[in-house]
Amino acid sequence: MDTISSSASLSTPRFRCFDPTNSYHSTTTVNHRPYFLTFSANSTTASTRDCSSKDAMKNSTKYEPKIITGDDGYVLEDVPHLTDHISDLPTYPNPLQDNPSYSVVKQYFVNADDTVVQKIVVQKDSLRGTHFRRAGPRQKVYFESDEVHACIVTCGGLCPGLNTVIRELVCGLYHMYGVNRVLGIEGGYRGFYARNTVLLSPKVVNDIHKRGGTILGTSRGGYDTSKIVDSIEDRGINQVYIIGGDGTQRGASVIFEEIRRRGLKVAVVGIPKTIDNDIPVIDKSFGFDTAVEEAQRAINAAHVEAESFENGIGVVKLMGRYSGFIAMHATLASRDVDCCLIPESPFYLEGPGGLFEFIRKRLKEHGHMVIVIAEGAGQELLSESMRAMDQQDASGNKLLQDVGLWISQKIKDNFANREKMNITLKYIDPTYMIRAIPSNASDNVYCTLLAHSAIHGAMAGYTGFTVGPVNGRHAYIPFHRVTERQNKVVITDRMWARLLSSTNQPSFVDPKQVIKDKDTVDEEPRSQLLNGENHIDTLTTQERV
Ligand SMILES: Nc1ncnc2c1ncn2[C@@H]1O[C@H](COP(=O)(O)OP(=O)(O)OP(=O)(O)O)[C@@H](O)[C@H]1O
Ligand SMILES: O=P(O)(O)OC[C@H]1O[C@](O)(CO)[C@@H](O)[C@@H]1O
Ligand SMILES: [Mg+2]
Repeated sequence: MDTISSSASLSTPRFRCFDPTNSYHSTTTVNHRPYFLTFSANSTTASTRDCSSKDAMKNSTKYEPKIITGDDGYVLEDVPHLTDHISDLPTYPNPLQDNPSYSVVKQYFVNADDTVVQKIVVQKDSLRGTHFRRAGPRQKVYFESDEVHACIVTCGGLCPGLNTVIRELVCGLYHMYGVNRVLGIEGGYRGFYARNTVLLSPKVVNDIHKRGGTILGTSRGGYDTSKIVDSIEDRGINQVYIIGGDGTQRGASVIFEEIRRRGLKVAVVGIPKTIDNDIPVIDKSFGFDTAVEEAQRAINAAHVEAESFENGIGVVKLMGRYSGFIAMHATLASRDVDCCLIPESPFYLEGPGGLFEFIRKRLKEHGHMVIVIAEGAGQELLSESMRAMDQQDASGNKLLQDVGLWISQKIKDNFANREKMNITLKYIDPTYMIRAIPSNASDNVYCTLLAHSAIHGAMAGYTGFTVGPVNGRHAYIPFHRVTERQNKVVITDRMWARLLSSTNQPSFVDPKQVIKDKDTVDEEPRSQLLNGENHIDTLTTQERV
């Protein structure tokens, strides 16, 4: 069977995606030869490459993205499947159909043709655009329940909800698919080869979602592809669930490549975790809402302190290495913030339109003010003044200077020392407090959906993907799409304008530069969470996994 059929009516789609897990395909891959539809950067024409031979795959070079095109500009950026590199894999009926809890579900399985569109705001003559494979259970699975040996690892910094994802992976595997061999890898990637493992059962993980952190521990650095894949192979692990941020997903992608090169029947699934919300394509990352909510406590405290003193200034530093989403959302939610500074919007202190001029004006008007600053903001100013060394953490991330301390000192130097004003400045640094807490109710639900989507994908034989909501629908996204760039606040977007209008702070941006930047934008920014139709509130009500 070919990957593309050409039936013409709309009810039977004109284009049918290749989904090896649904009934109208043969139950094994014996009768069809999987193809990659490959796509090169300077060509828009798909070409087929026969990949059914395991040996061919072993010798092949880097995995090429599976791009499948259809009518009217339809593009499916598909994810790899185990049958792409292993032929003759048997399939089994999905045990979910005999699960009493799911017996009320009208349609157990997602339609083979279901894909999720990346851009939902379109015009009459728009092309159909990029799609991702919809997440969810398939009729056929590629693993028998007692054959599955899964493992879970958490990497990178902490984030509210890590324990919930772990819990729901373990419970989901057990309750939906009857899987009872799940191994926890301790201490991040290096745990595969240098740390202990722990057996995870529904009983072990029963109430871990009420705790912050990760029961498995985490780390930065310590990534060694061959040692990790050797460990996976030696332990007979065949489903690998990797929870982590951009660095982790890059690592997961390399692990997938190596597993594919070795021709192993191992599904590699990434679950995106980042408190900074800097992973592209997905609507938002888990733990983000919880962090924004917790940040309110710090902002409230800063506000109470500031308004209780003459010329009181409260400074709150929030996380956000390269992306200011937490600061932006915490500011918008609070309404007590007078100025929000983020990495994406360079600012300056002195002179007309600068921060000091604004502080002076606000103190005169209101007698107090609150400043929220993301940790990555103004780093270029700090580097100049502090002659920063280019230090990195174990994962190669740039180590930042403490911008909160720096800006607090600069404000005191200018107003108290130079201008001899009577100011009282309180600096609050809740950075780790907002990420070390358990996830809130809505993040808990989100984490559950992520875990379930991940499990359904792995059971269906998909691999080499990250799972996440795209416009409110969970989808399987190829690794390269979430690692090729970082999601950032777009300061020419309406969301940042909303913030500027709510705080009335200067934009610090030269309008001429904005016009120039607008002309050079080549990719539409993804949803900025509260932006019009892409409103993220739709997630919990509309979501179907
Ligand atoms: N390009 C890469 N290739 C392989 N492994 C990587 C890569 N980048 C990072 N890693 C590994 O991924 C793990 C986590 O990376 P990192 O510390 O950057 O956190 P992260 O996943 O980006 O999460 P966050 O930044 O949200 O805390 C580390 O063990 C690191 O060695
Ligand atoms: O101190 P750590 O663990 O390196 O984490 C700090 C970093 O982790 C994050 O929370 C996520 O990348 C960043 O916001 C922050 O810079
Ligand atoms: Mg990162």
